[in-house]
Formats: sequence, structure tokens, C-alpha cells
Amino acid sequence: MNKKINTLYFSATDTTKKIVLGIAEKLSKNMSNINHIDFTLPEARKKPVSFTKEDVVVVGVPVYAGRVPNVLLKYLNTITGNGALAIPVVVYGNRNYDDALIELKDILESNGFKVIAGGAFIGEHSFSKILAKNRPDEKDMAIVSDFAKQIYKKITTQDEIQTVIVNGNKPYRKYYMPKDKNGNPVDIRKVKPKTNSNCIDCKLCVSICPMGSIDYQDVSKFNGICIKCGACIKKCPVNAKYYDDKDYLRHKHELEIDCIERREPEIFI
Ligand SMILES: Cc1cc2nc3c(=O)[nH]c(=O)nc-3n(C[C@H](O)[C@H](O)[C@H](O)COP(=O)(O)O)c2cc1C
Repeated sequence: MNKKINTLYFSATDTTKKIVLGIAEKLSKNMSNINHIDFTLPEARKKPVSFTKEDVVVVGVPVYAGRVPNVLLKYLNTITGNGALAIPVVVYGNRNYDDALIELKDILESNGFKVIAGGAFIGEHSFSKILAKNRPDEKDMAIVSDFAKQIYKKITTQDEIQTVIVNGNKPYRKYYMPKDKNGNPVDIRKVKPKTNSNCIDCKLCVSICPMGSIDYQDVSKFNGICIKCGACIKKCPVNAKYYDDKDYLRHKHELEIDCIERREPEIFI
């Protein structure tokens, strides 16, 4: 194919990254030619990014509350497509992707991309070590591979490449909210991880927090918001970070029970 392959993704616990890179690598003959833009860390979101008609961009975000994470909207709206082909990909933790894919597609289109395919895939849930455990797995990656083949064919055989229609509601549904035991919505936005005595002060959590919120001098302190992305919990080498908020833990437990049935990726081409 006569086009440059790019990835553009946010991935706190690497499941979105795995899907996006999987698609890009299958689309590209020469893997070292892929241009990777990982905007998981705050520094990366300060750099302006623009593409041209010669580019194909695989764009991935995790699903947060059934939508594109709202903390990423400002950054996503600074990216300019200038006619580049885009493949939006959302990765969710086996509950639902609700309106995240259609929202990401709309964002890309309004920024000058031509959206030619899209997909919703499943990754281990950020809140849990058992919900969608170890996904994406081999079966998911086989679908990734087939999806990339179909995209390749579409790009190389259609004279006027058609845009795609994806699932989702318009207007978008409200951000999904966890409920308490009486069914009332609870707001877990203020919940932050605690640090236990296992901590060896290695500062890894400081360097991987996508919000740059963990204090360097005192890693048990937060200087900004926590998006519950799971990075500091899952990547800590000594399991020093944990949540003890009862509403958060109740929601996590409820998801682990209610969303146990395996969901499969959906692709749109
Ligand atoms: C704040 C927050 C909200 C989430 N909301 C949803 C959701 O609505 N539906 C769902 O199935 N998974 C949800 N998830 C789980 C993530 O979408 C999923 O684990 C994804 O694979 C994480 O991607 P990453 O590994 O690239 O960070 C949520 C995760 C977080 C942190």
C-alpha cells in the first residue's frame, strides 16, 4: 500500500495498545516504518499532531463510562486529519462500549479524517484482575488480524474509499454511572488509591500515571485527579496500591458478577 501507517492511542494498562498495534502491524509490510504516537502520558498530549492524505491512522482509546474518556476530549480535538484515513478503535472491559465508538468516529470526522472502518474490542477491565482477564487473547488477536486484512483490501481495491457506519446512539447516552445498593447513582470520581507498607518508593507509579497526579516526593500523595485507569495498581511491582472506597469496591464486585459472560469484538468495515 502506498500510504504511511500511524498509530495514535491512549492505553493506561496496555490493552488498547495491543489491539491498535496489532492492526497497524498487519496493515504495514514493514513494521519499522510505522509511526507510533502514544498519548497516555501528559507530556505527549502537549505536542500538536497533524496528518495528511497520505496517512492511515489507527486511533485507539479505552471506553470509560460508555464513552470516549472525557479527560482526552481536549487533546483529541487538537489533532488534524487533513483528509487522512482513520480507523477508530475502542477497547472495553466486557460490560459495554455504549456510544464510545460512534463518539470517537464523530470526533475524527469533525477534525478532518475520513473514517473507513471501526472496531470495539475487549480488554481486561481496569478495575479488576478477573473481569475479561488477560484479554485481548489469541481469539481476539485472530479477529484483529482478519479486521486488518479487510481494511487493507478496502484501501487497496476501492477507487473512492467508502466511509463506514458504526453502532451507537445519537444523541449519545449519558456517561454510565455505578449505583449504590439502593440503585442510586454514585460518583466515584473523587476516589483515589491508597498506598500500603509494601511500597519501596521506586517511583514507577509517578512515571506511569496518565494524569501526572502522583507526588514524586511522597508517592502516597495525589496532586491532581485520579481517573481509576488501573495503571498504578496493576503495574506496581510490589502491589502497594489499592482502593478501599466501599462504593468503588461494590461497583467492581458487581461488574465482576454481572458482566461475566464473554463478549466478542465487533468490527465495522
Ligand atoms: C473510569 C473507567 C470507566 C470504565 N468504563 C467502562 C465501561 O463503561 N464499559 C466497559 O466495558 N469497560 C469500562 N472500563 C474498562 C476499560 O474500558 C477496559 O479495561 C480497557 O481495556 C482499558 O484499556 P487500557 O488497558 O488501554 O487502559 C472502564 C475503565 C475505567 C478506568
